[in-house]
Parts: sequence; structure tokens; C-alpha cells
Amino acid sequence: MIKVNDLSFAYEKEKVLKNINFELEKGESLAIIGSSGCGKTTLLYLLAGLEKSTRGKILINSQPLTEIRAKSGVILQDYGLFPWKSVYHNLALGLKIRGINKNKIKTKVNFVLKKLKIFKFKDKYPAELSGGQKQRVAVGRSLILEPDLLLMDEPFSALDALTREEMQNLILKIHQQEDLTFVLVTHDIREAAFLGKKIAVIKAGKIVKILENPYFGEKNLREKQEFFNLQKKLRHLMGLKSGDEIRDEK
Ligand SMILES: Nc1ncnc2c1ncn2[C@@H]1O[C@H](COP(=O)(O)OP(=O)(O)OP(=O)(O)O)[C@@H](O)[C@H]1O
Repeated sequence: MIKVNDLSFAYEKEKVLKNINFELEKGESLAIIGSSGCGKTTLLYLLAGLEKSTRGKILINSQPLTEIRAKSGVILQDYGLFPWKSVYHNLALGLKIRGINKNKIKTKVNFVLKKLKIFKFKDKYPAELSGGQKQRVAVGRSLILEPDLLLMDEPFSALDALTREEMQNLILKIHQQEDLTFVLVTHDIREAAFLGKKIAVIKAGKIVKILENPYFGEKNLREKQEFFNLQKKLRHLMGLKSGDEIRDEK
């Protein structure tokens, strides 16, 4: 589905991504993790066709990516909702632009609203919703266009821990039910370990390791020892110190 070959990118002179290589099969998920400023968002923008690489290439379904793809859904951290439109019309807009008739739009929007459990908010405006509800609307707005690839940049970072877990469960469920391929950028180790079938660790613009997560999608994963072990591995790869080491330094 995605093939990235020797990709590099610079904003003006500063090289932000260096020789990035990875592949992602259809129906797989990739979590991209790294500390602030390492280049995660830039990589997602390149995958979305919002920025163009300085060197190397991206193939999606064997086609070189040269512009924004209609079949790629993108969800950003700030929800990207239209504040002057109701929940219903935020979801309907993409279909309307594509010239779909009103009845079909109504059926589809209502179906997605129910699936994401936000039907009762359909006449509300984004400002009247909680963070989690807004993020459900943002997910709905992408899914309604039936993307074959969903690209998400820190989509749940503004949410409290419980709502964040609920949203992670929701994405996993949609992935499992619809074989959705997705890429998620995050700085949260737990989130990467939960939502990545593959987990790419980035440091200063380079992929230091791509881990396979054999436990991805398992029931009650968050309570399993393997989940903690994987997080420990990720912490090491990211060069994070344990609390003890910090105490020893004093
Ligand atoms: N529009 C821009 N012009 C110039 N430099 C930029 C621009 N956007 C990002 N950068 C720089 O590129 C580097 C990577 O930024 P990027 O946003 O991809 O990192 P990130 O890993 O997503 O960080 P964070 O987790 O803080 O969002 C940073 O050093 C940043 O300052």
C-alpha cells in the first residue's frame, strides 16, 4: 500500500528527514513515534501529499505520490472542524462537494453518526462539544469519504486519559471491522504500542528502528505483560531515562 524510498526533506536549509525507508501493507497500521521536533508531523504531511520531498519517493498503491490523494483521509490534532457548521453538516460537506444527492448524503451521514455514537449531537455546533466528541466528529468526517488510507497527526493528544483510550479503542475497532490501513503520529508510547502493528521510532529525522508488534489488536492488550515489555523497548530505543537514573544523577 505504502512504499517509502530513501525519502529526505528540508525546510529551506534545515534537513528535517533523512533517508526514510519503510513499507506498509494494506490493512496494516504504522505508529510513528519520537520526541518533539524529530520530524513526525513533516513525515505525515509528506505522506498526505501536503509537502513535497527534497529527495526520494513515496509510492501509494504503486503510484508515485505527487499531490493530495482523494482516497487518503487526514485527521489533525486541532480537529479541523468548521465552527459555523453543525455536526451533521460537518460530515455532509465532503459528500456535497463530491456532488452526491441529498438523500444519499442523509443516509450516509446518519449511518456514520450512529456508528461513532454522536447521532444525538447532530444539530450541535463544534463549540458545544467536548474534546472527545469533537474528535469523533473529525473521525466521522474522514471516514464518511471511505478512505483507503487514514493519516492521523497526534489526533488524541488534547484528550484526557479515559477519552483517549476510548478513541484508541474506536480506531482499533474500525480498523478491524473495515481492514482500514492507517498511519498515526504520536509522542505517546502507550498509544504507539496499542495502535501500531508496526512502530517506527524516529530520532532527529532518521528512523532508528521499525518494530513489529505481534500483540497488536489482541484483546485486553493494555493489561498484558507483553504490552509493558514493548513500551520498555520503545523507551530504550527513544533514549528515555528511567526515574532511577535521574535520581542517581543528583
Ligand atoms: N514550516 C516550517 N518551516 C521551517 N521549519 C519547520 C517548519 N515546520 C517544522 N519545522 C522544523 O522541522 C523540524 C521537525 O518538525 P515536525 O513538526 O515535523 O516535528 P514533530 O516531531 O512533529 O514535533 P512535535 O511532536 O513537537 O509536533 C523541527 O525542527 C521544526 O522546527
